[in-house]
Formats: sequence, structure tokens, C-alpha cells
Amino acid sequence: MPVLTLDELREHARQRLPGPVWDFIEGGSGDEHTLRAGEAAYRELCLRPRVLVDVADPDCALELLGTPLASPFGVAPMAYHRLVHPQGETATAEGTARAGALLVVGMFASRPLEDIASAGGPRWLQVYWLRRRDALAGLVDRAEAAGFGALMLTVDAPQVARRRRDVRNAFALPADVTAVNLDPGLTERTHRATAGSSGIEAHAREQFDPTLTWDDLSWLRERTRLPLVLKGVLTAEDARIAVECGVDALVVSNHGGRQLDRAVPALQALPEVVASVPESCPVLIDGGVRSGADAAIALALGARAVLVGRPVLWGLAHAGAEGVGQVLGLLRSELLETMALSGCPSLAGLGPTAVSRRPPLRDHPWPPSHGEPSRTASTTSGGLR
Ligand SMILES: Cc1cc2nc3c(=O)[nH]c(=O)nc-3n(C[C@H](O)[C@H](O)[C@H](O)COP(=O)(O)O)c2cc1C
Ligand SMILES: CC(C)CC(=O)C(=O)O
Repeated sequence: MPVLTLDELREHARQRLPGPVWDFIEGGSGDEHTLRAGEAAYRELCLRPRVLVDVADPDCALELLGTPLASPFGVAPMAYHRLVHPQGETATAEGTARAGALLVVGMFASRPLEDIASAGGPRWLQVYWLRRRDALAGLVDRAEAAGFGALMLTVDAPQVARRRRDVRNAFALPADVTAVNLDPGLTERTHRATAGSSGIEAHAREQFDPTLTWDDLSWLRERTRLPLVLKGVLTAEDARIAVECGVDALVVSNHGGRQLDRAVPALQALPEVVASVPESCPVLIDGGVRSGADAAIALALGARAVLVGRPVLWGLAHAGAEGVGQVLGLLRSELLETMALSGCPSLAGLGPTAVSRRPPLRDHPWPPSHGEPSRTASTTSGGLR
């Protein structure tokens, strides 16, 4: 039976993975409020389809920071793919390359960068700011040598948030899953949970540098010729500073609800970030994208591309490279269908007027007063406000 929805893949993955690994992937921080709100934000919006437009040949290819992509989808950086499949990131890279999507490899990848690069698809590297600046520098040099197209610095994790599922499960990495691109001394702590802390949280508290400020960015900016992308920006204020600091692109993200609980949903933050940066600074988004229609909504509100996290791990757990290809292929075909049925055959045609906020039910007078101007005309007829 072919897999028709991401939810089906999720269920296959849930059945296959050990409970604590499933919880590590699916879980969020705190009360998981932001985790739930991230997906729900997409359900609050609707598409405003236009009709009688030639949609015989919808096209969703694009170029992002010089990287050509078959669709505006990328794999969000995620640690330790070998937790869900023995081939880990090399299988993810194969599936992503076949789909012509972007792969953002995590600093805590469980396969060597050079092996991942051999799949040949478009790839960027994500890093955290470690106390050991030499380890960060070494990775940047390797990424350049291995043909990575950009460097993404995650800035929403001065420390890793408490994720209660992981604390309850005393989650720690199995001995055969490690961040192989870093010196073993740096990652040894991930294998040991202690009372009240998962191995991952304890490791990050030791290794992540919480003193990082905007002033430090110049070190990284000068260290690499690669475009620099900041991941984890949620406000217009920070977006403006990032551009002043020479950042080339932004990812609007709350880390999939895994860092600050009660942080604003990424979709809600997107318009203010887009409005505060120049056109030359692409804005990406991640968190809660579960269908091509979700992606269409984010693109209409100004995202240049959409990163997808957990669903890619569901596909990887289910069927390795093939499963990753299924996830990205499904999203691309759903997006193309949404574009065709909305009367938007090109990404350029997807703008804010393609989206409308779903008005609360009480705003629909019933029975309708035909001929009377609708009380809700302003919310239903002019796109998103
Ligand atoms: C298992 C897992 C590991 C992650 N590891 C990282 C990481 O190493 N670096 C990072 O910047 N974000 C990491 N993230 C966050 C993702 O990049 C992304 O922001 C989030 O998963 C997007 O939400 P989604 O899963 O709803 O698509 C991780 C997410 C998950 C689920
Ligand atoms: C190793 C972790 C810090 C990876 C991460 O960012 C996450 O689990 O969300």
C-alpha cells in the first residue's frame, strides 16, 4: 500500500521506534504548548483560491543563496539520525538528493560530513556556538572543503531546554550513536543521564556557550566565505540586527517547540520578520509544517522556503532513504496541487492575498442577510491582515 499521508508514516515510525527515542523526537519543552501551537497556527488560516488562471504547468523550483532546488523544501537540521535508522544521515542525504530538496546537516550528525556529502545533493551545515571555539572552526573548514553551500548558526539554544519526556525516560544516547564529527571528549556526556537531566540536556549545558552575543558573530562571519544563516529568530528587532551584522538569510523558528515553551508560533512571527529585512535576505521557516497546503500558506506569507523536521525522521525510520524521498515527494506534489487549485502556478504568484484568517464562527451571521454588507467583509475579502 503506498503511503498517502505524513500521518501514516508517523504511525509506522511510532510502531518501529523504542519509546524513549520516539519521545526524544516527538517531544517538546515545558508543557509542550509551543509544540502544539506551531502546528495549530497553520489550521487557523485558509487559502483564497483564484479561478480561471492557466495552471497547466505549476512550477515550484527556485534558487536559494545560490543553491538550485527542485522545490522550496529542506530538511531541518536534526541531531543523531542514527537513532532511527542504521545508515543515519547518509540515507537522509540520498533521499533528499533524489527529491532535489535541501539538506541541512546538523552539527550533531551521527555520520561523517564527507560521507553525507557524497550523496551529492544541495547541503548546508548547521552549527551551535560551542565553548570550544576550535571545534566549531574545524567543522566550518571541513564543511567548506566538502562542498557545503551555507552555514546555519542556531541561536535559540544558549542552553537546551528541559524536555520532561526525556527527563522521565532518563534519555541518553546508546553507545553506538555519537556525534562523530566532533572530538569524542566533547560528546561523551550525551551517553549518561542523571537524576533530573537527560544526557542531551546535560551535555549541552557543558558544551554550549551561553555568553554568545551579536558582537561575536563577526568572528564566524570573517571565518567563512560561505553565506551565513541564523536559525531561531522570531522578532523584527532581531531580524534587523541580524541584517546589520551581515547575516545572509534567516530561519523563523522556535526549534519545533523544543526550546522556549510559550514562544510565539513561527507562522505568527513570519510576517513581521519578512517585513523588516530587505528582499535580498531570504527568510525561511520551520515548525509544524505537515502538508503541501501548510507550505503554501508559509510561502504566501513571505517564506522563501520551508524546512521540515520530524516528518523526515518518520520517513527515515520507516524506509531509510526511500522513506525520506516519500516525505519530500509527497510534500512537493501536495504543494504543486495546492498551487494549481489556488490559481497560483508560480511561487512568485503566491502572496499574502492567497491567505485568509479563518473568522470565528460567531462572525458568520445566520441566516445570512443577503444584500446587507457583511460585518466581516474586511476579514474575508482582502487577504490576511
Ligand atoms: C530530533 C530532533 C533533533 C533536532 N536537532 C536539532 C539540531 O541539532 N540543531 C537545530 O538547530 N535544530 C534541531 N532540531 C530542531 C529542528 O531543526 C527544527 O527546528 C524543528 O524540528 C522543526 O519543527 P518540525 O519538527 O515540527 O518540522 C531538532 C529537532 C528534532 C525533532
Ligand atoms: C543535541 C540537541 C541539542 C539537538 C537539538 O537541538 C534538539 O534536540 O532539539
